[in-house]
Amino acid sequence: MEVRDCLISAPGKAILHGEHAVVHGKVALAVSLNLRTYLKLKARSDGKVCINLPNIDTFVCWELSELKQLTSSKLQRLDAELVKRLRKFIGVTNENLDSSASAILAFLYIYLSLFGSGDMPSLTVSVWSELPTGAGLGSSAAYSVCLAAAFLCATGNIPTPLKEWEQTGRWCQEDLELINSWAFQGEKIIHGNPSGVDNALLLENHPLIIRVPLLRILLTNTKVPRSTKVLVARVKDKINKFPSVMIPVLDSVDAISCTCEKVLTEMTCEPITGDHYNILEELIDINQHHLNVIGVGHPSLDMLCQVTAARGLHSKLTGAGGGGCGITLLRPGAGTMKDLRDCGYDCWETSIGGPGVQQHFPSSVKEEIMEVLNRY
Ligand SMILES: Nc1ncnc2c1ncn2[C@@H]1O[C@H](COP(=O)(O)OP(=O)(O)OP(=O)(O)O)[C@@H](O)[C@H]1O
Ligand SMILES: C[C@@](O)(CCO)CC(=O)[O-]
Ligand SMILES: [Mg+2]
Repeated sequence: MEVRDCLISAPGKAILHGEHAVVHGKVALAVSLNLRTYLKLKARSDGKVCINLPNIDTFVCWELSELKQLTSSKLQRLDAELVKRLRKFIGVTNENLDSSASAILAFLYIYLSLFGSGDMPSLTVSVWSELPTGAGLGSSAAYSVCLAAAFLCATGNIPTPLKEWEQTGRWCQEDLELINSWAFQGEKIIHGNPSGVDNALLLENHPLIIRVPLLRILLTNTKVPRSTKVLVARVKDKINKFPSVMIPVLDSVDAISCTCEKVLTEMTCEPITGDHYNILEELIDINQHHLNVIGVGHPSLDMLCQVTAARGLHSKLTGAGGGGCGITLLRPGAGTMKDLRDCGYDCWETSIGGPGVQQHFPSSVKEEIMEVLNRY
């Protein structure tokens, strides 16, 4: 099968409130970030399928003939049999996969589910991300979204949205929903039991995505590694063990998300006051305590909260917790934080509400990113 070359990007996300609770049906508030994952798909003519993932030091090539033996019919729901065959094929036996195995499994799963029943294309996929991997900023969802969009676009299942006079193109709602449904399959491979909130960010008008005022947010990466899959499973065990204790905590997180959403909406339509910030800060503190109660805190995150509190600022973990990233609300005029860098953390101020998944002409992508992608 002939495929079209394409260049795709998708944003990372920060969860303001509602991580973990959203897996159990509660409200979450997520915003997209101006940090993105980029994927370049290139057709080949030598019967190979190759994947280059320099962020996680993973570079693999297969012969199409090997992959054909693993084929399955076109599916939308996660096919446990195919996952089992793929795990055997890449040689993994334990339940919790490392970064490389999860990324390869998600790639092969989407590739084979989409193409396995027909003519399989020979291609190279290279991915490079500005997001820290496995740190709470939705790197797995951005990766899965890019994979799904690239495969669907390269094979003509969705149109190329690029117009000659535009540098970037976006898909219509119906195409985005198709991308989202395939990206969700990738998230299931990487996360186990995802809520879908992270990949839904590509749908810019999704109900989970709220209109937010221009807020200054500091992102801090504690650099403590953790796995979303393991943390989500840990919370589930705790709920099963102490349902009457844990369910009220999740209900309270739900109420925090709803109250925060109300305040943010007010801030978009009336003058912003110190009182708005006071409420946002108190909600951050309460939620951070709840996240500790449900077992996803970490001493590195406690340190983040202490260091920022000493400057009168309020922080919480974002994403799955257990290390990874935290967010700090910066009031207008608040300086950014040398003290956090002294703890060995990476931090950067970010703007929120970036565009969802896009297709690009190469000239619209930062040179340093194209430089990495063009190495392969
Ligand atoms: N740029 C990338 N290249 C290859 N694989 C990636 C990339 N980014 C993410 N992944 C895959 O996603 C995994 C990280 O997913 P995980 O859900 O644990 O963290 P996250 O998505 O960054 O955080 P959260 O889910 O809390 O927002 C990596 O181990 C890897 O398998
Ligand atoms: C921890 C979690 O709520 C957010 C991860 O970014 C998991 C999910 O929603 O799938
Ligand atoms: Mg993830």
